[in-house]
Amino acid sequence: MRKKVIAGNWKMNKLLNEAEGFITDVKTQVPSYDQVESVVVAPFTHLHTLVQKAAGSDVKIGAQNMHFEESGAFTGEVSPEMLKDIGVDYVVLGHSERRELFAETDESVNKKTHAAFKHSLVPIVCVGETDEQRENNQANEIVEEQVKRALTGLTEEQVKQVILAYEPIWAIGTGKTATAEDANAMCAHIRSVVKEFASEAAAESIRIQYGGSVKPANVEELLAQSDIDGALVGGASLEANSFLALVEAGKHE
Ligand SMILES: O=C(CO)COP(=O)(O)O
Repeated sequence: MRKKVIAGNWKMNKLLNEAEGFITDVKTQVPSYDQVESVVVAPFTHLHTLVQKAAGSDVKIGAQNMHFEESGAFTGEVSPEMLKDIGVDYVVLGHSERRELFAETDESVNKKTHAAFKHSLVPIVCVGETDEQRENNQANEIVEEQVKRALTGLTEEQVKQVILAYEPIWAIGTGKTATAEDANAMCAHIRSVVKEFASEAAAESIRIQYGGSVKPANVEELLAQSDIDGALVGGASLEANSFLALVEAGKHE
């Protein structure tokens, strides 16, 4: 059985003292890491402090982006090695906001995915279609292309460890969630793409999250679907109680 992974993507929110307070509130209450992976994906400026604050607990810390190069003349960028050096475990790559607002491409996402493995970071790779693409019946094809391009050149073992996050762009921050059936249909499609692209074993192991207006009220139905292995949550991950309700829903006995 695939272990569920619930990740709270804070985006550009919270000052450091608020972020520290959040970890204090959740760290003794999250279920054990064996039952569900709980990840807080925070802004760069908070990562070092949060890793220390969460040390010894079952909360893991992730970054929202990184560069693929190890070091050099890349003003304003943060390298994979820098993240690993301070104890970060996960990194979100190719979020639609970065694709749309900061020129992230399938090619850079692929390079970053390779770089994540080089530095033992778990990549959470985001894919998803726009409203218009869904209207035009292109959603499957668009997502398939994003998945294949992100995974290009990885070994089968690496593919198994990737976390893919299916986030339809029209559902992000809009309160419009995909129905559990539609979300599951796309996650199942992604799994079949991975099977064809890598192997059946990789498709069975890879975790596929759904993201887009997930909240405590709808998370259980989403997580009950056969091909949804977790959630990547924005707005509803900002409050400790709400985050705890989300991870509780991902717990297996
Ligand atoms: O983009 C998201 C998570 O990465 C989803 O955001 P919301 O949960 O606020 O819709």
